Amino acid sequence: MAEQIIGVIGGSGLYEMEGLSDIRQVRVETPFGEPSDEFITGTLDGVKMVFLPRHGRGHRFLPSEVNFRANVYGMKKLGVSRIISVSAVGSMKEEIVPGHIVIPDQFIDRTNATRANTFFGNGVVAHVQFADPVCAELSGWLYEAAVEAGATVHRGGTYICMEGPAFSTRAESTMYRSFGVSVIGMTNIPEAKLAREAELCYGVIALATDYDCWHESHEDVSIEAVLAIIKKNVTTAKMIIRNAVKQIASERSCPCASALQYAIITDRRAIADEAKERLDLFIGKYL
Ligand SMILES: CSC[C@H]1O[C@H](OP(=O)(O)O)[C@H](O)[C@@H]1O
Ligand SMILES: Nc1ncnc2[nH]cnc12
Repeated sequence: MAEQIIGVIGGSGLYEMEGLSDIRQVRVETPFGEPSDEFITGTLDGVKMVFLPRHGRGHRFLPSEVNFRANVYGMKKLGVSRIISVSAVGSMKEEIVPGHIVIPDQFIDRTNATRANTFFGNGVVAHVQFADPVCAELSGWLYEAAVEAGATVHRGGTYICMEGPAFSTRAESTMYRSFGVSVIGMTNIPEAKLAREAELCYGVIALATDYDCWHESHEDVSIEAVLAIIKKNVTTAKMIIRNAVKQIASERSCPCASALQYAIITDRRAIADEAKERLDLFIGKYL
């Protein structure tokens, strides 16, 4: 039985993971360029972990600049099978109060296609299923872990992913609310798509930091307010990860592990050696 390794991608305000032992800093080379930073490997209560700050240490990359492909590729290369994303989000519903946790189960993509969100192309075509964009099993563990941590947590909900970096206009915010979404952020869509293509489970701990700009009796979102809420709640986020890691089964019985099995449409004989090499980590077992 292969030992499981859990990946954590830390978002705004979460640039390191405390409590790891046997820590190493690992630089990973990928065919898709440079990841956001060096990966931190270690163990948390006996479970192997890999941590990466999404925007780099020092928060150097815009959401549109993050090399999501290199980040997810690096996780896969280091043997990760499940990714926990920690993300700051704006609340789009009255009942999701800043400080609450949401475990989203759906996404709407409002990014504008400048971000590379597939490993495929350049000679290999694949279409993975994405109807259920997060791993239900992993999300269930995250929910239980958040309850155990004493957080107020909302199970399920739609995360709308905007391009940014400017926050939404009031008209956009009102329109998104009319879609019925729960939270808004700028990062999770490319990550979730790439994780699915890489056959990795993906689950999100979304930390509501503000009411965006739609709420009449709350201030419009600002970085100052976002960081103040994160600072107050980062310990909860870390506790949720710690609780979840204890529960996560080592074997995977979810469909994420075989997402590519029927997704590659390109005739195997038409795939060039260069493409086989570039995508070997993902498609090698299907060729
Ligand atoms: C710092 S507020 C906007 C910023 O925060 C969120 O990032 P992440 O998902 O990495 O926590 C949001 O998506 C924006 O990138
Ligand atoms: N209101 C908001 N819009 C987009 N991303 C966010 N991240 C945190 N709050 C946000």
